[in-house]
Amino acid sequence: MLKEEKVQYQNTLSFAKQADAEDPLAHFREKFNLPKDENGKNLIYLCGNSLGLQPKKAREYVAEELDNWAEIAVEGHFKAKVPWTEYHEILAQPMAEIVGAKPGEVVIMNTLSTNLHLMMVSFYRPTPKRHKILIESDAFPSDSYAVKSQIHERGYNPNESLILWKPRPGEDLCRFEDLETLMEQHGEEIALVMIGNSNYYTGQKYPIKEITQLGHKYGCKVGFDLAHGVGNIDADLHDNGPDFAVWCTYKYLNSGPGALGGCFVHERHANDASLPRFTGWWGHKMESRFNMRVDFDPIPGAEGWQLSNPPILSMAPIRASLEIFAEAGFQNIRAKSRKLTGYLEYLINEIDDERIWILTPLNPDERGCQLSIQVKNADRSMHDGFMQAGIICDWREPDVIRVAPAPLYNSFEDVYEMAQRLKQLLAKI
Ligand SMILES: Cc1ncc(COP(=O)(O)O)c(C=O)c1O
Ligand SMILES: Nc1ccccc1C(=O)C[C@H](N)C(=O)O
Repeated sequence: MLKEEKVQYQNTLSFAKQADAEDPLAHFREKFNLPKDENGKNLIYLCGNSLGLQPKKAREYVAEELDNWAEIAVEGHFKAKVPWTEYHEILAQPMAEIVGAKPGEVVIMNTLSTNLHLMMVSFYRPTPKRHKILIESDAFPSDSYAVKSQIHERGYNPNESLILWKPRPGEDLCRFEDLETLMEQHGEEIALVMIGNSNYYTGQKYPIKEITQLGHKYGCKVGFDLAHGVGNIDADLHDNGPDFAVWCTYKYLNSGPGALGGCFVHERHANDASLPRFTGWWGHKMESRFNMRVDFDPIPGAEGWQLSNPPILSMAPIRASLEIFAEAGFQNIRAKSRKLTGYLEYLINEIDDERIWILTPLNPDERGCQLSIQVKNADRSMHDGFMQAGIICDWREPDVIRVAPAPLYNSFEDVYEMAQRLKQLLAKI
């Protein structure tokens, strides 16, 4: 039943259980700690779009570094099993696989908003003729604050220099043809196109390749915030060619609250010494980093944007998470995700209630795993109802439930149960 791309779904528990029995990735659920209620019963966790679950190995890897610190202290930088000076390097390869990049194009460092600022220092170079930034209208607030502050800091006015790509009146999703029109009108004035992908609210995935080509056609730099994309959509960053991308690792990458972020700088910028950047000693070439009294000589590629020596205790859970991704294979994860979210979509449509509709695109190529369900006349109490029923999903004002079945630890049965609870809660409002 699961081997076909066109799955014939059924609205029964037995179908869901059978789909789980045939799911080649089902056993990966065992590698995570599932949250439990006060009676020790597993909760149904559909909130990986906010915070992914803890890989069981995370504790072991964090403990390994605590032991190193206790036992060999400063020697850990060079003599730990994974020397601390090289720790970020063992993360780069598997991370690059997930975002479709070359290892030299990816680095794990800082946090998302910080990395976005660092990238804008390098790739937002406003001039009087070309000083605008284009973002999607309902960008995540942090992205919007970051771009506005950058515009302001460079001496321009966000009211004049920020262009919003909006859905048409009465529509929820942004259309690519409207982006083309905006670029025709303003392309020569735009310094940077910066898009959050997929959108945190609607779950809409935007076409990275097409947006990049469009931006580059008009001479703009193009960057993506993959907070909701990394580990969830095929980003193919190298081939698709954006100038940079940034992301966090605490959502689909299951690396813990506030975990370090990731950053992609396309290979074409790897050795561009003319590119301005904020610098710190960890971006300096390893061979001479400890010579101390030398001028800054950046490591080619994304690593050259590092500032500080990284927090090893925060990197350890990322190591645990990326091992799981490498073992499962990202394409297998995507294949399951399409089926799992497709099943959720099918079950929601089966409810057949005019008060709910799915904001997220119905085409699986235009979304990741999240479905955003708009509920007419509902308020936060609906979300509370889910929590009381043992289902963890999230609510975004004014009226949207976001549900994200994560293919590494969610089952078809989880999705089936979620739809049953939704039906019951709708009966009460
Ligand atoms: C799209 C997007 N951008 C930015 C952020 C903020 O990230 P951070 O707090 O890690 O800087 C988030 C999530 O919190 C997000 O979803
Ligand atoms: N990191 C967090 C800390 C506290 C509360 C929420 C978050 C989120 O990540 C929210 C998420 N970015 C969202 O798309 O809503």
